[in-house]
Amino acid sequence: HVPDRGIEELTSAPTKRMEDFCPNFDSFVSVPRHVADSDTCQAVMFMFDDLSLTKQYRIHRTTLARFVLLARKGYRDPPYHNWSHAFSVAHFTYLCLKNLRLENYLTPLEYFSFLVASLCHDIDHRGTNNSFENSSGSALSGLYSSEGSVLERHHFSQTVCILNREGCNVFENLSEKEYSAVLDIIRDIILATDLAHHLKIRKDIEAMVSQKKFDVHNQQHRYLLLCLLMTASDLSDQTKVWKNTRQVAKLIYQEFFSLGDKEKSLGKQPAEGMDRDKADIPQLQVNFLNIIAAPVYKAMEQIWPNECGVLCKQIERNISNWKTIRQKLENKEVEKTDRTIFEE
Ligand SMILES: COc1ccc(Cl)c(-c2nnc3c(C)nc4ccc(C(=O)NCC(C)C)cc4n23)c1
Ligand SMILES: [Mg+2]
Ligand SMILES: [Zn+2]
Repeated sequence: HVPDRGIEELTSAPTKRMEDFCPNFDSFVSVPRHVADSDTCQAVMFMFDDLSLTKQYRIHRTTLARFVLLARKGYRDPPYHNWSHAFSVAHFTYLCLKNLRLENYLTPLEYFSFLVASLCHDIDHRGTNNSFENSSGSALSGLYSSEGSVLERHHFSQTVCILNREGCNVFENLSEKEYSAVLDIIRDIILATDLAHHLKIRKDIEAMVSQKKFDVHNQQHRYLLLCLLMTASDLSDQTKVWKNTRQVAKLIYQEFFSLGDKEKSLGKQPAEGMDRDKADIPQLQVNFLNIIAAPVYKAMEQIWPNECGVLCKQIERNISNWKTIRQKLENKEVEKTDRTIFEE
């Protein structure tokens, strides 16, 4: 049951101006994790309004409020894969929709689905990963392991459940045909958040963006673009100021090391990146940012050189900061403890 107090507050609250949420709210330099937790649901409703989605799809205020509150309620509270992550991912998607003029690259239904999928893309995440779900023979792996992307299929199924709830369906004014198209788009987008999937298609993405060949009438091109932008949103904490990047890494490794501890307690040897006794965090982060994150924003820069340059520059700064920390640890200037890695 959606907390009624929440709906009352959300629908009757005086709409805040965007600067009230955080400075430069609609610019890539803004940091969504600086938005007060108590303002995040209102900020999400503001994004739908600001992109004219509420008007265009005649979304009833209470329907939008219920949907946002249920999405929020669907998240658990692991260190990283929680509502704060979902909000910051949805915010980056909002920034792309607005600043990259995505109405010129996507169909109207893809444009609308992208924001909804971003908000819901990690619903009911347990702070695990697909290899743990599969190796532990969890209920989710029982359901989905034959198709792969176990967690992502669960996130999608949870999203459909929310949309099927009475008075929560933001797509309620679409035709049957449009609604089924939207579910297919949301499914593709959420399945694309499996990093293994991104690693499979990134050569195709780079081929498409390098020859400046993006063709808006080509369904495969629009699909690859949506996958690229969804991964960009999922990793977008890495394009923000260093303090945010460092704090997020701290949360990610808290989640990874708890999972590693759990694997050890089950008599399994965790991967090095999940093992608190082995992980060299600065080195792991230099690798992740260089090999996986930076190429995502470089691909975007090829399509939108003016708007996305700032993202690539910030990632480079963050990589160099991790290299400096790594150097200090190697020179034994500092002890390798959380304090030295994650504090000033
Ligand atoms: C897009 O889907 C996801 C899912 C889960 C996570 Cl945590 C992330 C994610 N978001 N930010 C980060 C940062 C800063 N570092 C990371 C370091 C390693 C890995 C990881 O999963 N490595 C194993 C894989 C390469 C086989 C993920 C990292 N990550 C993204
Ligand atoms: Mg995910
Ligand atoms: Zn995510």
